[in-house]
Amino acid sequence: MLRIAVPNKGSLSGPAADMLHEAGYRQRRESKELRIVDPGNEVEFFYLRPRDIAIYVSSGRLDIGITGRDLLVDSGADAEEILPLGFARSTFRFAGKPGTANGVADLKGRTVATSYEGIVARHLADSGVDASVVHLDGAVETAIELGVAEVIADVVETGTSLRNAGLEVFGEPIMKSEAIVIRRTGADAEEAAEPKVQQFLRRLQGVLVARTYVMMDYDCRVEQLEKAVALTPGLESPTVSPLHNEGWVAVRAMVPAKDAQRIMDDLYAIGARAILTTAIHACRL
Ligand SMILES: Nc1ncnc2c1ncn2[C@@H]1O[C@H](COP(=O)(O)OP(=O)(O)OP(=O)(O)O)[C@@H](O)[C@H]1O
Ligand SMILES: O=P(O)(O)OC[C@H]1O[C@H](OP(=O)(O)OP(=O)(O)O)[C@H](O)[C@@H]1O
Ligand SMILES: [Mg+2]
Repeated sequence: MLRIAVPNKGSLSGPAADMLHEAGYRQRRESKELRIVDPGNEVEFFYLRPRDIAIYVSSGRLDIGITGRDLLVDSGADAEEILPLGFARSTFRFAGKPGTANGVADLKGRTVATSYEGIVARHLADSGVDASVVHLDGAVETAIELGVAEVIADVVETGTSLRNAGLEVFGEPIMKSEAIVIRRTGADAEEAAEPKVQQFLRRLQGVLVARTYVMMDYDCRVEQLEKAVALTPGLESPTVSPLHNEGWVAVRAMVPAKDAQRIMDDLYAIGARAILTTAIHACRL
């Protein structure tokens, strides 16, 4: 049975459960459930604090886990990223009252509050800056107003939390994060779990593709085929089938969902007709 760690709370937990459900896995019904077995897929899910997931996975007791890239780096655990999942996207940044600092070099001798002590301490050390780090569990934006620190380092998505606290980011982003699948560093590809791990990854990749691509079908004249195919190259190569009407072909290709309307306009302009797009519910590439 494949043993997988899934976030039980916070920004990662809802989207992770949605993705696993879309990939055909059974998910818990109650937020209090801490583990469930999906016997049909021979998988057991452990619902753990996002911060702890890299530690469990690096211990080898769990085969893989879903966590945030920033949480993995912060933990310093012996685990590696094997698949980015495209949700819980954020940047990790320094912030302070306007005019506090322009970059990491200005932080010498100052105090930085953060929930991500590992990332911040390493970044300061790599930058050769000697500053103090105060660990707080969350809501770090308030630390400046309350005089616990002059600077914070925190997750920023929309920037609303910073604005509400009268703070501004400064310096280069320290890192970019998103949800990721992790496994133990150097996990042996010969391990018994390997085929199941690969199957799990293919399922999640299938969900990512189904979310970002649509299927496009259209008819076009043979003389326009090369131009049309240039607009819809597909992932490998489009399917082209003859039509009963001589001189016409039907084309089928996957296209990025965000470009679908523009591609339909461009196909129409070169004479393609009966242009349809349909959602992809699941796929294996
Ligand atoms: N507002 C946000 N938008 C996008 N991603 C976020 C946001 N807040 C946190 N994250 C990301 O979610 C992951 C999990 O962070 P964390 O466990 O702190 O979740 P949380 O939503 O802050 O919940 P809590 O602090 O209540 O546990 C991290 O990788 C972080 O980058
Ligand atoms: O840029 P924004 O869109 O405002 O998002 C960023 C905020 O979201 C997270 O906080 P969360 O709500 O998880 O609270 P926490 O600080 O207690 O973790 C993060 O720590 C920031 O405070
Ligand atoms: Mg948080």
